[in-house]
Amino acid sequence: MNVLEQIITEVRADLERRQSEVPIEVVRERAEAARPPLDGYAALSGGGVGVIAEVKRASPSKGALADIPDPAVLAAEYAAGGASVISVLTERSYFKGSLDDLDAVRAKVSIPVLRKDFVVSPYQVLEARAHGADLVLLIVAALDQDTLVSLHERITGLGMTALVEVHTEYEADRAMRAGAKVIGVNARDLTTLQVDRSVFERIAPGLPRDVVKVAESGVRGTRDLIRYASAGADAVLVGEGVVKQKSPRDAVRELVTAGSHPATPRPI
Ligand SMILES: O=C(O)c1ccccc1NCC(=O)[C@H](O)[C@H](O)COP(=O)(O)O
Repeated sequence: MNVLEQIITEVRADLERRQSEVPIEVVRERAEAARPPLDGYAALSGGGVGVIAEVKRASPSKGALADIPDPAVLAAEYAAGGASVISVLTERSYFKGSLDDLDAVRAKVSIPVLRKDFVVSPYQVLEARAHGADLVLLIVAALDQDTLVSLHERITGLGMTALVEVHTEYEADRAMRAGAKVIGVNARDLTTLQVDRSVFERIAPGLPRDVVKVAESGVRGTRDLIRYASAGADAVLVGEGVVKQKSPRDAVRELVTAGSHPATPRPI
C-alpha cells in the first residue's frame, strides 16, 4: 500500500467509529443549524496572491512539525498576518488533527475555514458543515469519478466551496469534468511524498481562466510564492512554511505582502 492508501484506510476506520457514535441524521441537523458558509471562491479570487495558512501539527513526510496547544491562537495569528483562508487538518492518525481543532478555529476567526482531510463520504461533508467549514478539500487521487462528482455536488449544494486537489494533467481533467471552480495543484505526490514545484507550472496553464488556481505544498518563503505566482497561482496553501516560524503572523504577512506587490509577476 502506498502512503495515500494507508491514510485512507485509517480514515475509513475512524469514520466508521464516528458514524457509530453520531448518526448521520444528527450531523445533518447540526449542519442545517450552522451559520451560513462564507464564500471561499471570492476569498481566493481577490487581488494579489491569497495565502491559505494551515494548522498542521504533523505529517507523514516530516513527522512532528509543531506543538500547537491552541489552534485558535495560531489561526488568529494567521488571520492578523492577512491570510485569506485558514486550512485545518482534521485527520487524526497521521496529522494529529481533529474536528475539535476545526471548532476552535471557526469560533475564533471571521475569514473562511477549510476542512483539510481525506474526504471519501457524504458523512464527512456534513460533518465539515456542522463544524462550520466554508471549504472542503477533495483529493482526486483518492476518489473514483462518480464519487468525486457526487461529493462535489454535496459540498456546493450546502453552499460551501470545494478545493479539488490534483497532481497530474489527467486528474486536472477529472476535476474540471466534475465542475471544480477552485483547483489545487499539489506539488507533493501523495504516493511518494516527493515535492516537485514544477508540477504547478506544468498543469496550471491548462486550467480555465475562471478557475481559481491554488499552488499547494513547498512554499518555504517568498521566492516560492513568487515562482508559483509567475506560473498563474491565485493563491498558495502553506503549512510547514508558516507553522514552524517563531512568528507565524509575520511569516504570513511576508507572503501576503510579496503576493500583493505590483512587481510580483503574474501571467496575462
Ligand atoms: O504533508 C504531507 O506529508 C502529506 C502526506 C500525505 C498526504 C498529504 C500530505 N500533506 C497535505 C498537504 O497537502 C500539505 O499539508 C499542504 O499542501 C501544505 O504543505 P506544506 O506547505 O509543504 O507543509
